[in-house]
Amino acid sequence: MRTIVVGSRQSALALTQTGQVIDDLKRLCKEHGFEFDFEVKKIVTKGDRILDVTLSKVGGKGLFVKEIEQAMLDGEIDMAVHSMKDMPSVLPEGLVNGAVPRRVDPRDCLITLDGKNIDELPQGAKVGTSSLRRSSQLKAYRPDLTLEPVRGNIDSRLKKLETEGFQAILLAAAGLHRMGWEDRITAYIPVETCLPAVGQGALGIECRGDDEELLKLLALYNDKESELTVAAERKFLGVLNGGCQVPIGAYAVLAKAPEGDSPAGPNVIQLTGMVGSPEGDVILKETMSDTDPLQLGEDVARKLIERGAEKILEQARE
Ligand SMILES: NCc1[nH]cc(CCC(=O)O)c1CC(=O)O
Repeated sequence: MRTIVVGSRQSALALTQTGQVIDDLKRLCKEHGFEFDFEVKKIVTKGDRILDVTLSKVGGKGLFVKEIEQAMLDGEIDMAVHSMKDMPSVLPEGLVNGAVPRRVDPRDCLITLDGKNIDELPQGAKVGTSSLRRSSQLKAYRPDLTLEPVRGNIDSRLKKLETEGFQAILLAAAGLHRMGWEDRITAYIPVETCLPAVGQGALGIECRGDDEELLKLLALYNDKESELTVAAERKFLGVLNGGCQVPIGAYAVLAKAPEGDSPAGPNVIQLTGMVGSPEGDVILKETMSDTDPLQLGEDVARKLIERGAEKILEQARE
């Protein structure tokens, strides 16, 4: 019996989703006769140690993943569960994404103490989010709102809603669902109003590229639809090459086959991409469809660049 050591950050969300993935994998092992046992090893990443400073200013999203990846390359751990939206677009040599499990709700949501949704918030209400993508789109929708940063893990952000005088905060629905805290959600924000972060709601399972037994199990856990749609979104982000300083959102779905059509045909993916200005006065959006996720991600990005996204991206790079 081989023990798969699963590295995890020690945040409540990381440990919870790692535990949920292990439960799913144990079930798959039983069904398909794999002889694996699983063990969690907690790892404190640089991103966790400096959560209170502006992450984007000190090196970005890779901070949460780097030390976990090194432990995997060193053989200290065998596998790690990441939120896709925190996963860098290029993995280090020797590591692969072995599975994208079925994606959960990709939307952002609003959490208020008094049950008010976005349209009911009072004029000028103070709303907490540290995501430029969320604040840009929320300002475009309700220019009167005051968007202010709120940092930390989702548990500490929920606390700050009460202690720091916010009328509302914005969070990804997925994290709250995974924590079993969906009763805190006041309203879901439609993707038409706030396009999610690339990969939001999806997980990725990273392991060594030569770990063939584990990769066989992970292949059974992969969800093709989630893999294809997230691949299109990530290609879009990769072509725009935007760090977390730029409001960028994307959401892809499989387009439904027309009634009576053979389900065996190629999957048509529909991708909407967005680049906005931080103040929300410019929101560029484009929707296209293709059977090839990488071509589609590239086409939507190029189209937005053609329409002026480059100017926004350049301003952010200054
Ligand atoms: N940026 C932090 C982060 N990374 C992943 C999630 C949970 C949502 C997901 O898995 O996509 C969150 C919290 C949030 O944005 O509210």
